[in-house]
This record gives sequence, C-alpha cells and structure tokens, in this order.
Amino acid sequence: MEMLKKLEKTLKKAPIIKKGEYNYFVHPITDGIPLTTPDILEEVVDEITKRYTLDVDKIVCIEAMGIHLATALSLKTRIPFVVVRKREYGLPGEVAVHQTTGYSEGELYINGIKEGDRVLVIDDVVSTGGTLLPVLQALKKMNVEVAKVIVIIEKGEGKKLVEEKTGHKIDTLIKVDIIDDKIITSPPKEA
Ligand SMILES: O=P(O)(O)OC[C@H]1O[C@H](OP(=O)(O)OP(=O)(O)O)[C@H](O)[C@@H]1O
Ligand code: HPA
Repeated sequence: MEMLKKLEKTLKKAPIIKKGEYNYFVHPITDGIPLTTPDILEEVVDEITKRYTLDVDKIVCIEAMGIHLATALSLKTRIPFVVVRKREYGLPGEVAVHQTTGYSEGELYINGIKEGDRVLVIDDVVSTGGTLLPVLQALKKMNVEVAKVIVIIEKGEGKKLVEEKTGHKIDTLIKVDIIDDKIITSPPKEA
C-alpha cells in the first residue's frame, strides 16, 4: 500500500452519507469532493501504468466519475477514450443498458465502440456491480474485446459477482468496507 498513500489517507477520512439505507462515502476520486488534487490523480494513474500494460485501442469510461480517470490516463498513455453516457443520442449503433446502484437506477448509452475494438474499461467504484455488469455484458454482445477492466475502489462484494458473471478479472487498487459508519481499507480481494 506504500504506493497509494494519498488514496488510502483520503479514504480513511471520507465522510459517509446515507442514501436511503445505503452508506455512501464521499471522496475526491469518486465524487470530486472535497477536492481532487493533481497529486491524487497522478498517484492513481501512475500506479495503473506501472502495474499494467495497456495494449488497447480505446479507454471506455462511465459517466460521470470515470471521466476524470480516463482523461488523466489518456493524457499519460496517449490512448483515446470514449464515455458511456447517461444521455441518449440515438446515433447509429447506440446500445442502451439499464444501470442499478445501491441508491439509484437509470439508463446508460454506449456509443463510439464497435465490434473488434480492443478496450480498457475504467470506473471509479464497483460496489453492487449493477453498473459494471450490464456494461460488460453489452460489450460482449457487441463483440468488443475487453482486454482489461480497472476500477480504482472496490466496495463490499460486488466485484466478485461481476467477475463470476462475465469471466473478466477486475483489477482494483484498494478495497473499502463501511463497518459501523467507519471506513476500513484493505488490499484488493483477488478472485
Ligand atoms: O457497483 P455499483 O453499485 O453500480 O456502483 C458503482 C457505480 O456508482 C457510481 O456511479 P453513479 O451512477 O452514482 O454516477 P456518478 O458516476 O455520476 O457519480 C460509480 O461511479 C459507479 O459507476
Ligand atoms: N461512494 C462513491 N461512489 C460510489 C459509492 C460510494 O459509496 N457507491 C457507488 N458509487
């Protein structure tokens, strides 16, 4: 964990709010609150490029809190990125998927990705898996080659579910659990 000091330190002091029954932590990487510094963005992106060879045509991120991660990674790797958006465009080839989280649901729209593309999928958090799972299932149906899936923070046990249902390994940098209204961090859980 030595390498992810800022990520760990900021997680430990992240406020927790209630969204219904769901305990939601508020953090620079997942919310842009209280402040996303160049230092923490750089720490995360440097760790990703140090750990993984990103041999892909495109980075695919999910609106909203995947976008700053894809941007920083794109500037560093020169790999272009496309955003899976919450807005419908109606462009040819658009694919809609239904997203559910612990506190919300809605539609996501995939554009700009075609059969045969080799992609990295990146997002900020995997919690219930209700976002990542339908996106990965849709990409599979579209015959897109998902070469890598990177999520900065895994929360609870949703990652495992997505791995089992898709066959993809999901690489995460840190695990968080909220126990008695406190954030506990630990190393990523390997399948
Ligand atoms: O594993 P899950 O339970 O699906 O949770 C993870 C998702 O929840 C958040 O997205 P949200 O739709 O809240 O939007 P945001 O990125 O705009 O904050 C987060 O950015 C992930 O995409
Ligand atoms: N915090 C921030 N983003 C999230 C969370 C959370 O607890 N759960 C899913 N996305």
